[in-house]
Amino acid sequence: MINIVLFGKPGAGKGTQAEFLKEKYKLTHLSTGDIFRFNLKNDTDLGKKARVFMDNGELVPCEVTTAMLIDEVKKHPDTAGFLFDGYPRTLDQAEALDKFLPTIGSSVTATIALEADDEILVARLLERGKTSGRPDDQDEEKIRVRYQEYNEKTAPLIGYYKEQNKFYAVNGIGTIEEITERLTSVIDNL
Ligand SMILES: Nc1ncnc2c1ncn2[C@@H]1O[C@H](COP(=O)(O)OP(=O)(O)O)[C@@H](O)[C@H]1O
Repeated sequence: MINIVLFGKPGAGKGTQAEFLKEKYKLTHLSTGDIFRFNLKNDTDLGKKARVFMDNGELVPCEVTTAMLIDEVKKHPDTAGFLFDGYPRTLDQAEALDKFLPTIGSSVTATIALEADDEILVARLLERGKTSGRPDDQDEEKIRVRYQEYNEKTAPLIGYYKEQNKFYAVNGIGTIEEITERLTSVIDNL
């Protein structure tokens, strides 16, 4: 089983690249953002728990997110592997994943970060907000909160995975195809 964590700031292109990678490597794509948005739209109990955090650009509490993720992983016992997109986003979550995966005989294979400058990313998000309908992409203040959350809570994961020799960085600026190429060359050499 191969488990890839796609890592990057909001707007870095994780979702776009995940679409290609999941096809190429036959991976199950788990995007916590997408799962939350689905639950919000359908007004489920999970959606109700996540809404205020998401609307403000804050992270949803770890217990809620991790329970949800584990449920999703368990739905795919026969998969060739997972492409985690948007999880883990805190040290607690990374530790939770490192505890859980061995219970299904697995582990994180690699974490690959898509890197880009903040100004480019904020511009991308505002552009996406015009068509995506995502409220968290339409308001610079919320975008700012998401970057603050990233810097405080998610950036420390870089050191966490580097210590395990599982961290790879890829330049996230270029055409979609160029970036896919960079990602696949990392994965093919794992
Ligand atoms: N692993 C997570 N932990 C906590 N909250 C999360 C997680 N993944 C997604 N969320 C919530 O969903 C929102 C949108 O997620 P996502 O679409 O991945 O965002 P972005 O485009 O900012 O990377 C986040 O701002 C957060 O509120």
